[in-house]
Amino acid sequence: MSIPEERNQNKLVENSWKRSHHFGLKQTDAVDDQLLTGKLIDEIVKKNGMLIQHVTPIFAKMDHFIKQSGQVAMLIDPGGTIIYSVGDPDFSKRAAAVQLQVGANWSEKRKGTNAIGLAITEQVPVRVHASEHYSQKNHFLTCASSPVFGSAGQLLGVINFSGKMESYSDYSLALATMASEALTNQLLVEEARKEHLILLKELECSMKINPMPLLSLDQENIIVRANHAALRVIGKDAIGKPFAGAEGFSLESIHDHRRMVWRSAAFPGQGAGVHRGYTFADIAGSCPNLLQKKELAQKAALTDFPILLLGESGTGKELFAQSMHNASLRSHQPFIAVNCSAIPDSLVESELFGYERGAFTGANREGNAGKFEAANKGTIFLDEIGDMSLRAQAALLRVLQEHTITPVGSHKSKPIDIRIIAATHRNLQTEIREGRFRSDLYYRLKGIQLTLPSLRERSDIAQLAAYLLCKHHGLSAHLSDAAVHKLKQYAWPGNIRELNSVLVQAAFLADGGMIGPEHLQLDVDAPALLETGASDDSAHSLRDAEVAAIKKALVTTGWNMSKAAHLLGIGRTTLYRKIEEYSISMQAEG
Ligand SMILES: Nc1ncnc2c1ncn2[C@@H]1O[C@H](COP(=O)(O)OP(=O)(O)OP(=O)(O)O)[C@@H](O)[C@H]1O
Repeated sequence: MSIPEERNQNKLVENSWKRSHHFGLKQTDAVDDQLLTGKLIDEIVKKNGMLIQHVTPIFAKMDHFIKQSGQVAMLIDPGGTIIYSVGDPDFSKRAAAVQLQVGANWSEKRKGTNAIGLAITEQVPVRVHASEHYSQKNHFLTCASSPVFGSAGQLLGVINFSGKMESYSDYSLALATMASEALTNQLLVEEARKEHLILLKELECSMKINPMPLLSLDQENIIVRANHAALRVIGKDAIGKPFAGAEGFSLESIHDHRRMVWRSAAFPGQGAGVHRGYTFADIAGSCPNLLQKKELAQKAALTDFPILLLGESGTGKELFAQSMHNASLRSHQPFIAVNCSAIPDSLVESELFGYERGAFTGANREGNAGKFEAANKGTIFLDEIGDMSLRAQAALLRVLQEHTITPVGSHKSKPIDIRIIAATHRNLQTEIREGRFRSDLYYRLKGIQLTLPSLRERSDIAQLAAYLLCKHHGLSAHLSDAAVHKLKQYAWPGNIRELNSVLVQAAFLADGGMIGPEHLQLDVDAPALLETGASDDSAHSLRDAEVAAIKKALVTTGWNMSKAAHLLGIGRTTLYRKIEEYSISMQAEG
């Protein structure tokens, strides 16, 4: 920060005098006696605690000069209030007579031309000597002030050196400038240190919930932390032991510029023989209903019974299915998810059971293994089972009864060893009553039935929201009480999937700050309650909610596909597909 030349200093003082006139101040005015005391000054001091903490050692280093020259050194907040002062006791007494003391405000508006007020207005180092002061009462003073800035260039305060006019020294202004620069630099270092710590905390937070195996190692390559997924690969008792490497793992170093903190994270490389998926640790929530289902699922995971997962869309059925697979004895075998509603009826058998070479024209000439064969020895997750056609249901029933599959175009059946987890948002009893679902298949699938609670039935929405925010934004995003209240009032037709995308968008809109209700863009047209089992209505409502969310994201981001996809928590390709599928166009938005 350069000190303005003498000529410019004079100009600054001249302009300040004009402003003082303009404020209606008189040179002969009495000292204004509005001194902040008690709670009021305590609050300002507390607010600027960090500044005071860092300026204290700086002033201590200059103590010799300050006392010898009969001066006082001060720290002033950006509003002009003196918040900290050290120096010559004799001069301090004299200074107090004109309120050059803690609690007094020395902005230009209050005191007319003076070094503190001028440094705040002009944001450059300035000196105001003797009769350059506007108020006659301050003519006995010589003062030098220099501004302190934050990392974004914002004014954080002012350093001021004052003494009797006889103590005038050319060094005062240089010293004030050096002190303010030292303080500015210290604050920058402190901010960088904090950011680094936050980064590490975020890293740890995301590590805990990450389905990818992640490790922290110290300098000696000893494992200091590992998430659940990693422990499954390297063994539960691996913490504290040296990391010997594992198939497909790669290492990345993270350390600060002084190598004070030193970590390495291990990420699985391409093709690692590790299943990437959810585990029970990823199922967040403290709602008793959910915890009961989680406990049951953990027990059931170790058996080979078929599982039927019921619940509205977005309640975590796939999350449960993957967690059960990963906790089962089949966890090192494949987990294959099949969306039964997405397979055209004519292709169900070939998709599920595969086809033989030359089975039909246009098909892969070498034949193709179906989903069941791909999942052999592992788990197959049959999602949206309630949407399967009766023809497909008959074929599935045969597999369940005979434990064999027969590829299309083949006469030979192949034995399969598979664990089945099926899921649907439909009420299968109703489907059976109305002849759309086979009751014999239902009883085969229903080994253990788990109905997952919808979000509006859950008592832990605030906790879940905090978890999801942490997952996406680390520790930086928080919800205000009013925002939590708004979340609790909403019906959540899209359940946790919808909550997720609302939070991603809210964190984006809050721009790193506290998330308030205004950032939560909920679908106002969402019905207050959806009946489980009212399948067609649910499907429509969900579709409407999805369309509304996509439109909102597109408008918010000015049709920037990458940003909109990020807001919605989906990939860009999925977004393009949905825009086409729902015929969403710019014109429709007006
Ligand atoms: N308890 C939970 N904790 C954390 N995340 C959850 C929880 N339940 C669901 N989710 C998240 O919500 C989203 C939807 O979950 P999932 O796909 O498992 O639901 P679903 O019931 O299978 O939905 P659909 O029937 O539409 O396929 C996922 O991103 C999932 O990770």
